Amino acid sequence: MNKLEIKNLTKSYGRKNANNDINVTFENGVYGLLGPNGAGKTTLMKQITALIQPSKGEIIYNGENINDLDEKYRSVIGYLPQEFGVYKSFSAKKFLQYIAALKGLDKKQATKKIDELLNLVGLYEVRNKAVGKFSGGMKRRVGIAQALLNDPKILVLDEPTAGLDPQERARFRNLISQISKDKIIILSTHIISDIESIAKETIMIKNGSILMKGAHRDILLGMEGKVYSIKTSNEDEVWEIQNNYKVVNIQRGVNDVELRIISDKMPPYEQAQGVQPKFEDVYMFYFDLENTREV
Ligand SMILES: Nc1ncnc2c1ncn2[C@@H]1O[C@H](COP(=O)(O)OP(=O)(O)OP(=O)(O)O)[C@@H](O)[C@H]1O
Repeated sequence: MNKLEIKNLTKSYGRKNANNDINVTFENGVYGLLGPNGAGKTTLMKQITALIQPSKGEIIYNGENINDLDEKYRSVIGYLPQEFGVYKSFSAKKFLQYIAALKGLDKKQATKKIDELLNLVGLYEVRNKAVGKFSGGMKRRVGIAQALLNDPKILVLDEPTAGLDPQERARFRNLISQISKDKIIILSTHIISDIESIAKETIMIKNGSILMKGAHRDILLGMEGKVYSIKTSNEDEVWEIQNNYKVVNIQRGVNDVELRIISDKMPPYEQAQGVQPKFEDVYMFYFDLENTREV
């Protein structure tokens, strides 16, 4: 069994709640934690990794409170923090040996595991090169490898794709899918495409609370009838639509402009037609347009 239950979790800093009455259950598979900056993703991840104590509520792992499990619980956690620092002069292999020692792993077992992980993250060939010379994507892969050293049952990755180019992001998604069979993987991001194809469930957080959670199919079903496309060659209309609707996307063609909008009812334009919702529309509906696109 591998089940993590978050019950009524709240973290207060003075009068501010960094998160507020969070309830969610995780089982094996990938979960995406989606929300804008300051939504409360890191706070939730630090509570899950037992780095900070909740002000209220509890976390139950396989039926037991994680505070009672203490070290036993920490030994099943793998964590890649948002600000992941590496010793630049260390080689990838030496860095992993160092972290393995900090985690108290047996040296012989660690040596075998490190080779295995270097292969898994595609860094075996460059294992003796200084990490300082690695690209952002390669450093993140070292970060994932260190989080996997203790064969965690719960892997928590805080914005693991920040700063990665699209190719590195795709590689990262493949890696996560590959290792997700026997683990709970919780991955935070504000970039939809990171989780669209790999997360079995997405949890959308805003202002410390869960706005919506569920499988993508179900979340998308909830958006049916709310997404429209309008084609027009009239610039005044483009202006009017932008002022009156949540516009997800604008595509300028040679002779006309196509706007993708969110609306509760059919917009009163001749060329308006309902379209299949995409995850980008969901984000737009629940949050704002900022931060939705890959950069
Ligand atoms: N130690 C702290 N003291 C006071 N306020 C805090 C503390 N940690 C977090 N907060 C506040 O709690 C809220 C949630 O922060 P959190 O870092 O969890 O958000 P986030 O979704 O991870 O954002 P980001 O993507 O920017 O990291 C923010 O308003 C933040 O300012």
